[in-house]
Amino acid sequence: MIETTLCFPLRDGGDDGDDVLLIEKRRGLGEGWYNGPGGKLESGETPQECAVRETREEVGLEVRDLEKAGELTFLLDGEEHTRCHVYRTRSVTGEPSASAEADPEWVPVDDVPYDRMWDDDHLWLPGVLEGATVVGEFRFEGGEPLDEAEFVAHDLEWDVPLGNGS
Ligand SMILES: Nc1[nH]c(=O)nc2c1ncn2[C@H]1C[C@H](O)[C@@H](COP(=O)(O)OP(=O)(O)OP(=O)(O)O)O1
Repeated sequence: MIETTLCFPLRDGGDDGDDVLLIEKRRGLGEGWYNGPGGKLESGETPQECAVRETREEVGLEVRDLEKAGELTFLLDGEEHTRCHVYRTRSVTGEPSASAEADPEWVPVDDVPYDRMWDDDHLWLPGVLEGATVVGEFRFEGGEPLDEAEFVAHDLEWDVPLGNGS
């Protein structure tokens, strides 16, 4: 089982509501799709430390005061494949810059390109961007890699109290 993180930095976008910092992933799992910055935990690291590090490495932003927004489990052919700790934050400093892994872009929350993301994202990300907390389980079938498997079922529970994963 792989333990991963996703971080969704938010900013006030004026009259159009909030913007969220998304990346177009340039390599690895989910290549070519939009997502938040994030990645696998390194040894000895807490999920929150991982989310801060991955956001710095992938897009050059410093994030603080992360709020735990989700705990997602992705199953592949009935086996737990990846667990993902989801964070959001409004404490963001710096200007986003591209890296080998990610092409960053501030996107209005109302214009998130769900048709260019993982098939499960439209089920949980809108709530996360509105401030809700979610625990979810998502079933994929068809063998490795996960991003070529078929998304077949899900189970979501909203407004579950989550620790902050620090
Ligand atoms: N179904 C899904 N929906 C989603 O929104 N994000 C998912 C997902 N399944 C995995 N992820 C995310 C979690 C994590 O941030 C990321 C995993 O990508 P990683 O960067 O860890 O993988 P890579 O294969 O790119 O690893 P590296 O080679 O270490 O960069 O994909």
